[in-house]
Amino acid sequence: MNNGFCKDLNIRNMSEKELELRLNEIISGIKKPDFNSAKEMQERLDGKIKPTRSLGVLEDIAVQLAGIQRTAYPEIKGKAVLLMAGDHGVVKEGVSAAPQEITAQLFNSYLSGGGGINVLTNHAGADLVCTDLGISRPISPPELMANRIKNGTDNIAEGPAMTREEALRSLLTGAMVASNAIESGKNILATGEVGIGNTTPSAALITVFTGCSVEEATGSGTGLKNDALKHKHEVIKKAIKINNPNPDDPIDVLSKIGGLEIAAMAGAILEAAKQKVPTILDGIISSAAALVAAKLNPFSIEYMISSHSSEEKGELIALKHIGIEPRLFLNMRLGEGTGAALMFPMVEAALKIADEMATFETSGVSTGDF
Ligand SMILES: O=C(O)c1ccc[n+]([C@@H]2O[C@H](COP(=O)([O-])O)[C@@H](O)[C@H]2O)c1
Ligand SMILES: Cc1cc2nc[nH]c2cc1C
Repeated sequence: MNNGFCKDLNIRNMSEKELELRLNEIISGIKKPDFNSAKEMQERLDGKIKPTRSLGVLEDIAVQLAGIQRTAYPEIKGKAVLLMAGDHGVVKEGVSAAPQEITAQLFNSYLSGGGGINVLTNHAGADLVCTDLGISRPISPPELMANRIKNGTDNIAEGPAMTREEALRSLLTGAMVASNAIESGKNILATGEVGIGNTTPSAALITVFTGCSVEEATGSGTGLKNDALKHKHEVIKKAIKINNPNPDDPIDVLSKIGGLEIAAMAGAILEAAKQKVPTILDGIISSAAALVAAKLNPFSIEYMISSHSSEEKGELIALKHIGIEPRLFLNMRLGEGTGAALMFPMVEAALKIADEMATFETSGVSTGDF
């Protein structure tokens, strides 16, 4: 375990204009993956003793990694889940089955190693980096709050979640966390989060960015039922109506109806893509962040690897809109990055196939029309 307070890139002291410029540098630094390396990887895989494309998604992942790392011989050197935490003013409206104080309590549990995400990152041999972007109450020691932008978002049913400047600061803080992880040797990242209420802004973002209905994007989160779920729909509709975000300006949408931890995950995805590092997505909140990243630069999509299909149905709509499919069907809806962590071994397996499986040429197995 690790925590996300890290090398200060002076994000705190930057003006809105400087933040916007810095974000634009990241966005414009994202290049398309290398087609030739991807093609060469597919040729390597086609030489293995198997019917063509019979390893399905494993082949897709190996090919994707080759394009991203710009070599037909990609390697995984270090893995980390970047867990971003933030609270949500909209919980006042009764949109979550859980009370707000749980966010801080869960964050402490991850720091002491007891969360589901601790178990699954340990299982995968990955690091966990926890960053407080906006928990609503103090956490200890105080250094852990060094990256906090504010004590939770404002209530989106009454006005914007945050200012544009706060959204930019959150995005760049996420980018900084990703950059530090990469500098410390990680070359595959995953997004994770905690934040009571965060399925509400996620559903709002998915509604606005994809054009689906609020009902389609919204699920029961931590466990809302019947009338409470209908009330959540009404709150999200109200939030979209009163904030009237401009879908052509992703930062406007993010700042008005998003979340601090959602912004940080989007920033991490973009920075990783700029540095030619893939990011594994988790559930609905990660997918909402991925939509923000995709709207800011569609090339970033090629650096995203999906993991599980969350029980929170808006995730599928977000992923479909981006053009990627979930790979694991486990009926999960915990968040934290737990589904993403389970994808690390799959990615490693894909590269092992490329490196260790015998070829028709060397094994004595005859080739044929298969
Ligand atoms: O990842 C998911 O798809 C997911 C689905 C439902 C709930 N969650 C987690 O539950 C919290 C949000 O649920 P809620 O009902 O408070 O909006 C937050 O801490 C998420 O990590 C996560
Ligand atoms: C309520 C609750 C919400 C969560 N979100 C992520 N992990 C969680 C664990 C609990 C217990």
